[in-house]
Amino acid sequence: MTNDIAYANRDFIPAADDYVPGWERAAAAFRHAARDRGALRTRRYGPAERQETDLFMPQGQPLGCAVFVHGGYWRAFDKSLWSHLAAGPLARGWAVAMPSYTLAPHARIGQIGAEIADAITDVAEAVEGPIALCGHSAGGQLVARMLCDPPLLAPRIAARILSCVPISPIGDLVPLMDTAMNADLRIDAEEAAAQSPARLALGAAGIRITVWVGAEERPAFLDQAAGLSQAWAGAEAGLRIDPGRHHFDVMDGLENAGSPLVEALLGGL
Ligand SMILES: N[C@@H](CC(=O)c1ccccc1NC=O)C(=O)O
Repeated sequence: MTNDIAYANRDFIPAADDYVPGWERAAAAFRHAARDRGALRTRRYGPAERQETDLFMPQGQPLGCAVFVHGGYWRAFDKSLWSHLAAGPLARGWAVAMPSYTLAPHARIGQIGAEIADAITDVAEAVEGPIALCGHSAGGQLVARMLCDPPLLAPRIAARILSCVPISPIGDLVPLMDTAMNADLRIDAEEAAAQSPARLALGAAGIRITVWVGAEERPAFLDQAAGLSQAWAGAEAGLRIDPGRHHFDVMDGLENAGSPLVEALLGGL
């Protein structure tokens, strides 16, 4: 369909097929080490099979809770592929929550957003203090949607969100209506209007927002990132175009406590 190639990542990334096995290895090693030192708790936030969150705990009392929502066009992967990305915020003394969620076609994007809101509400009860949201690609749409009207989070939870970094987000769902994957996603005009962060008003004020994208990404992703930061210009949403990064390595900075990406998420908090 018209936009299939514009939103294909794998076909334009060198050695693209090496990334998933690499993530599997890194995530499993990190997760097992965290479990061995008693720093991993798995929490259930609802009755459906995938409604579970891995919560990685730092040494000592957490400064707050960072949440990472994974991507895969809302229809692939789960929390277990990304555990290593908790390393940066954890080393800075933050807890890190990584939820799984029901995938399309079993859930539509609006329902997945409601699941993420439930997951955030659950970890907000487990960890005191500020909340910092980040998510990659489809996960960028999901975390950005948490800031929009109509709200998905109760005011007492929303008030604790201090920062949000959508990484290579899909801010506007409309172009995805012209892709083959929409057979699974079932985005229609109504859902695109209700779930596209770039088409919604920001509900909360005072949240530090940085839209992050790799300079080597597909033009559609550079456009999506610029469009979201422009739509949210009133909130001074920053746009950071990370040199040399593409869709499969743009989030790697989360592994490093001192990276510009972790600084955008947690700096000063
Ligand atoms: N099959 C997709 C995969 C993809 O785009 C992707 C892979 C990992 C994490 C996020 C992704 N994209 C958006 O959610 C592609 O490579 O085009």
